[in-house]
Amino acid sequence: MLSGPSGVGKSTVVAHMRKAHPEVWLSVSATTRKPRPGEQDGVQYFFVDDEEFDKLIANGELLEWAEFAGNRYGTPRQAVLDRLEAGEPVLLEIDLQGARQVRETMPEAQLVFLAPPSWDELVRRLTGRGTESPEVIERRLAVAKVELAAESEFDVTLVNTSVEDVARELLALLR
Ligand SMILES: Nc1ncnc2c1ncn2[C@@H]1O[C@H](COP(=O)(O)OP(=O)(O)OP(=O)(O)O)[C@@H](O)[C@H]1O
Ligand SMILES: Nc1nc2c(ncn2[C@@H]2O[C@H](COP(=O)(O)O)[C@@H](O)[C@H]2O)c(=O)[nH]1
Repeated sequence: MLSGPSGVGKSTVVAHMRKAHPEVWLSVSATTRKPRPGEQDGVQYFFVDDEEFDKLIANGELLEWAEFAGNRYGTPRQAVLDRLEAGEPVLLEIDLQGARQVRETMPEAQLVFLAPPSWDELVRRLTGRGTESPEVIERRLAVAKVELAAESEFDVTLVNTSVEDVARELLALLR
């Protein structure tokens, strides 16, 4: 399970790793967030409205879910269980609240925290991505402070200085 503050580079590292190792399975979450330019339904996320998300919760279809900076995100349960049953490694990219829930329900899961080289670099990356308004960036940075303070709850910390290095380290942890 990979967590870390918004903008630290989780998706970038995972995409880099999966480009070289497409066999690594990544759970596709459901979210009420609107797609960013270039994001496709069923690829980065299953984009759903509030009503659909309510149904996923009510039907017990989510392994975990959380509200993050104004939107809801959740991990579809069945796809994860299918992979685990087949003995395949499972990679979740989720926030701190979700990681805490999975730790409770699946204590054997390995929790990896992706940390930025510095606070200023995190701000630079989140701002430089150019996908969020200044208000949303402020909101995400406020959450980032809470997430950074929880680093000790994780089994391993990787510092995202080099995408290549972290992708290699993450792959080694999955294997
Ligand atoms: N090691 C790195 N050095 C410099 N820039 C990086 C590095 N890793 C990622 N980035 C850049 O930082 C920005 C944020 O990366 P990314 O979207 O992968 O973050 P994230 O952790 O998945 O964020 P979120 O939780 O908001 O989805 C992107 O513009 C990406 O290109
Ligand atoms: N608890 C969960 N958190 C999730 C899930 N999918 C993604 N996320 C986390 O949400 C934030 C914001 O993501 P963004 O794509 O809007 O930038 C980030 O920390 C993700 O890791 C999930 O299924 N459950």
